[in-house]
Amino acid sequence: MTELLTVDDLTVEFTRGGAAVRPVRGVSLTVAPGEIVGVVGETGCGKTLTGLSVLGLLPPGARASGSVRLDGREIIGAPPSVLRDLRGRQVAMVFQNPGTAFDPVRTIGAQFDRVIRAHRGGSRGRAREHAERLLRDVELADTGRVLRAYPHQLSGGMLQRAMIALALSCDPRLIIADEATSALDVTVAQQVRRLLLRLQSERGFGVLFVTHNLAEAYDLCDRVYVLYAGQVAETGPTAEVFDAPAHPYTRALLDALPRADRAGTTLTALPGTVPSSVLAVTGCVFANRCPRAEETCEHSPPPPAAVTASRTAACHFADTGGPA
Ligand SMILES: Nc1ncnc2c1ncn2[C@@H]1O[C@H](COP(=O)(O)OP(=O)(O)OP(=O)(O)O)[C@@H](O)[C@H]1O
Repeated sequence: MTELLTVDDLTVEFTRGGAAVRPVRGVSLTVAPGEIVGVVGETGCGKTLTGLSVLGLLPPGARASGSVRLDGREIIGAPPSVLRDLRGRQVAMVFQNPGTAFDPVRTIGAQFDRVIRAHRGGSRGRAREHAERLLRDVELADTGRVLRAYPHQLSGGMLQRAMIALALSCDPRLIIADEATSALDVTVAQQVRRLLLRLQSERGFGVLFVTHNLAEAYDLCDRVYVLYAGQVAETGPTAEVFDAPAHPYTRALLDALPRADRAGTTLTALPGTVPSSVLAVTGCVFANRCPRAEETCEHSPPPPAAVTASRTAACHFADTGGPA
């Protein structure tokens, strides 16, 4: 299959206190047209930086290496004019906090007008009609009121719907949703997830869905990449990975989740923390927290290895059977 997005050996490096830190280290992933792909893991594991790399929007001081190709076009090292063209036309982002993603001193209508006319041209009237259509498509009823409102005058759920509408305004082939529902209460979050699923199946865009919420990834994603300390610990079809995790880190994340079939049992917390300088670790970066670690894990980093035809895990002792 021709991939929509191909990330190959992506590394993101900063210099902190005179030393190099690499929050993303050799991440490879793909998203096919129309596929919803999850990037999951604990806070600080490099999920957001991976998403921002796809938009060419890394923070100042970040150096990216490897390759990020969107529809065959390389993003790393691309000139700003190419990146501007790709953003909006090919790829758009839905952020965690729509309250800060929108400009607080301009109406929603003015922000739609600017984005739509910058990318599609045309008159103010045409842009307004297009904005109203998009707002109806994300199930916002009183479109006139929404367009006249300033961001602080809308609820979090309405703002996130408006953000999704804005992301769709230029018909992107890929949407990067970064913790898109994390700031919403559970019922509104579920409505936004259902909305995303409907829009995705109607319009056929691919989604890179960044979340720390495993239940959400299970609900939405065709495939997942589980990140640990900036590396892919495990990847595969979501149901297979979550039903029978091959990597001890994935298993530990799932054991920490409340489940109806384990009511009354104590949740298992993952002991320890991510090593402060993973660059100093010579073996597996998860070894210091891993219940299955043996001596070899201290010395030799496990490369990603096939667990099944569609799954890989970076573990010397990857589990190849048994439910979670
Ligand atoms: N601008 C920056 N300068 C230096 N280091 C940074 C910068 N941005 C991120 N980092 C480092 O990269 C790590 C990974 O950041 P990233 O935002 O990708 O994590 P994440 O997995 O998305 O976590 P979260 O869920 O908390 O957003 C951070 O813990 C931080 O150490």
